[in-house]
Amino acid sequence: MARTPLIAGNWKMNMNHLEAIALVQKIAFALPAKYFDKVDVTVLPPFTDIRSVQTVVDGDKLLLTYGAQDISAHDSGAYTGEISGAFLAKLGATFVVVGHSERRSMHGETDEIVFSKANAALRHGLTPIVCVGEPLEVRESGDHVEFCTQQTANSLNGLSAEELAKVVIAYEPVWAIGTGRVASAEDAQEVCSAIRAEVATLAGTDIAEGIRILYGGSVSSKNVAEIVGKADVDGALVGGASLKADEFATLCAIAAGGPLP
Ligand SMILES: O=C[C@H](O)COP(=O)(O)O
Repeated sequence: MARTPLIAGNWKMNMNHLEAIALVQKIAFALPAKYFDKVDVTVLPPFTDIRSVQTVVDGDKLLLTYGAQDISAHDSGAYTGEISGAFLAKLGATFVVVGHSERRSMHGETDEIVFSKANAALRHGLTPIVCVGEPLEVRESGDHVEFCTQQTANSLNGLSAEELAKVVIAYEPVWAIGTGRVASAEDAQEVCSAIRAEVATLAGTDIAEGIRILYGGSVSSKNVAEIVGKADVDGALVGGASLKADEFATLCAIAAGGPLP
């Protein structure tokens, strides 16, 4: 089954709302409409930027979408500092990252919490990008495939097949995030194909063949072609390289199969 590649730019805690407007405009200028037939492009700014990004995207009728980096498991109430999926939906968000390794490690997010957040996203019509990935010591012990498939199962088991069909999964080996140490395309393919097999176990082959599985970890315009060229890698969750408009646009164009902008 042909799956349209998805390139998602996770800005992390970078860019204020004025810088966000400028970055989105530059990306849109550098990536003409023709590429959007072959690649889906989304940006994931900090919460405080989303309203500004929405205004630019709607006002200029841009073809890229936008989303958020986290979501509350709850819909409303006494949850100081949290952001409801209802608010994100109202802002026109399409995607929301759930269970990024930085939230798992720095904010104690367990698979159970990740599952609740994925559910919250789906409840509000948002597409969760559910992140899994092994730390360095697991990779070195050779247990990375089992670790990631288990994390996938624990984070998604309980969703119906119909819900699972709407999820995007991102494989992000922790040791490759922000380190410049990119996993090889073969490493990415090994784990992404095992994750797809796990989804088949949870929801059947048809759903597994349809869902998008991204790779994330030091992706740039230099390595994206090889990575998304692998059979089970359907795009990338990009951190650092998504903060530079020309680099991000080039990366998206390569994922679209070219030509370079
Ligand atoms: O969400 C994105 C990833 O954590 C990858 O970040 P990076 O491209 O800076 O390594």
